[in-house]
Amino acid sequence: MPSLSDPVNALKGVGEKRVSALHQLGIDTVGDLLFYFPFRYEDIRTRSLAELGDGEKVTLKGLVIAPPVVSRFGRNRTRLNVRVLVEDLPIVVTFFNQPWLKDKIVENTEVAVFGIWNAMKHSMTGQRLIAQAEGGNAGMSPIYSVNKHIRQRTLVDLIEQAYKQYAPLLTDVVPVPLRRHYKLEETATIVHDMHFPRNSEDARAARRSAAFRELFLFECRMQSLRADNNKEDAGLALNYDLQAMREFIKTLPFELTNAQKRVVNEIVADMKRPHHMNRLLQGDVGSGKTIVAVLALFAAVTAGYQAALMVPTEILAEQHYQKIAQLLAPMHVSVGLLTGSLSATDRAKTVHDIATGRLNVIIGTHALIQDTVKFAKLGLAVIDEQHRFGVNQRRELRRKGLSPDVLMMTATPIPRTLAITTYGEMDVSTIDELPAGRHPIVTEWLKSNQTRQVYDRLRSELAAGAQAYVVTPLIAESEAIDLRNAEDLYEKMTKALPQYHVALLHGQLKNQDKNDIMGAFARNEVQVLVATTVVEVGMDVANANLMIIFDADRFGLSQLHQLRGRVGRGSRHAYCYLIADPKNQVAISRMEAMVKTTDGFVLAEEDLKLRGPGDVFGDEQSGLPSFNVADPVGDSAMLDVAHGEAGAIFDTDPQLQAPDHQGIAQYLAELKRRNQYFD
Ligand SMILES: Nc1ncnc2c1ncn2[C@@H]1O[C@H](COP(=O)(O)OP(=O)(O)OP(=O)(O)O)[C@@H](O)[C@H]1O
Repeated sequence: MPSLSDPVNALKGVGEKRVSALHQLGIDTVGDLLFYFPFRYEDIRTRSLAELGDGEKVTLKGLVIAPPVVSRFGRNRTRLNVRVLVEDLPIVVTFFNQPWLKDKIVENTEVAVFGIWNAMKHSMTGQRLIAQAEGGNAGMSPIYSVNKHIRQRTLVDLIEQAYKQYAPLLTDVVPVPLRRHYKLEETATIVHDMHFPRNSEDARAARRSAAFRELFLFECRMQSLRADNNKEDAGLALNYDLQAMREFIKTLPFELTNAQKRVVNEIVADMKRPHHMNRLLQGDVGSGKTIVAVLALFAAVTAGYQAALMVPTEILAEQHYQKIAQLLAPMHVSVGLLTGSLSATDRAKTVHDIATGRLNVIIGTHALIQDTVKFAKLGLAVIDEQHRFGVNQRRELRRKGLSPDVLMMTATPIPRTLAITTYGEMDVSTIDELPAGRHPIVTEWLKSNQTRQVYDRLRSELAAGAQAYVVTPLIAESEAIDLRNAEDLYEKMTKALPQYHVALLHGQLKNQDKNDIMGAFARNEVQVLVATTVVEVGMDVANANLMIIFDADRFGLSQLHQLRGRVGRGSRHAYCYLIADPKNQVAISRMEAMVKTTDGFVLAEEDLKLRGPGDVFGDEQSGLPSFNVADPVGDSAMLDVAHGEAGAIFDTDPQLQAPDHQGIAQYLAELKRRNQYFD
């Protein structure tokens, strides 16, 4: 029995090569193919000669008045000429390097040709023949993204073939009441009109329904993942010791902010429940997430479990380790560090201590999720800067233990719309308050010929006993040039400030050297730290109050905000100077946004507007889902609706038993069958 999950080679003309070409486009089944939608359409309505301008792309229709002639030229190149009578005017159409078209063009029949019109010569450079079914005055030709192993035409043919045979099998997933309420098309109509629209209105309507369908299915998957997490028997109930927590809090060097207290309560209450915790902790730079994480780690330990903290870099692991070991020392918690650069003996010992349970808290990089590492009793995994970890790595860590509770931390504030799409399956705790006594960071944007006042400020702050970061960007294409930039700047600073210690920190240093330099800066043995972006994550030196960023227009907004967040972490007045001569409007807007606000959530929204969602986190590991049709930013209103409606369905019918919800149930089952449920 045919089914939409049939592999693509169920179609005629699909052999091994095409299977792999299609696979590269993400198409494995006939269903995938039918839902592989064009990203735009070309207007191929036939037009009359009178209205054509020179060089326009058009479709002309006419009678073939002489047999086509193919001639060769150059090496392996061909030219096909054919004379066509269009509105009583004989014109010559030339196709380059498509000799096979000869058989498709027959004298005394009608053809429709899409190409570029040459008004002077009354001729056309043909790009393709429009099949009569698709052509006539129907007008819209879909354009698909393809790769070099498969041509547009082939894809169109396959889609037509698939549509003819399989269209009756297309079923609906968006429940009827929703479809009615939001005036959405049925799946069969969506698929038809996306591929074969009669006009642009059809195409637009189909796109709207297709986008909703896609967002709705995504939200359903999030709801379902969430429901799985919430199953009573899926997780651990960590019965933490409240008294011990209170004692620990008394030892802290500061009073927790109200926001910190609130999120700690949310987190430990969640840990205590027997379901699987899957929670995101977000807060602006410097809002004090680390201590919240430490309290969660400690809570797990008081419940008799081990707890792990996984961070993206060795430097950060080291820093956290120092700090956390110190904080937990009075509570007699043993803390260990596991990174890739441990010596074999140290590593073996640490791995052993993790396996026997001698270590209560383990801090590390992704060395933590290697196969050789076995935890005695892992109850909680905290993952810092989680967008740098792929989804799979997160799951890997989860599998390490008895399905430990998971707390993710991110310092990149996520605008609400994106939080819904990316972390839809998680609960979110937000620290929305900075510790008391912080002054807003004064931010100024200066042109590169205005640096005098920056140096004046640098001198006066250093004289007052403060420290400074000086950052120059890393431009990935050329590490050598980057390094030279940083070295030049370092020399300049050293000369300009002979009475202070200046140090240079860059990515090519050995980890040990980086650590030493950071340590020296933290102890105020170094006053000026010239650095490439290595300082971006995690540096926490309260005495540093000046951040100078050269070529600031090279950085994205969230990076600039991260960098600026390195200062203003203590009670000194802090300053951030952005030195940049931006050339384009987007870069100018970024500088202006930085000057205008220090609120990371506001900046994140701004960033999204300026750059689009893929760029906010900078790389493909952003963890952001990619949609085929929908655009989480442009369609954010629709996303909100899809989120609400999917939530309502899972609230009222978590088992998806209602007849209207069978489409969703089948969709989820199919994802699980194909192992695509999680990622
Ligand atoms: N309640 C508080 N009162 C005073 N200082 C605090 C408080 N909580 C945290 N701090 C201090 O504020 C600084 C920033 O805290 P922390 O490093 O946890 O921030 P963060 O949220 O992780 O920031 P980032 O993401 O920028 O690294 C640290 O020096 C920390 O000791």
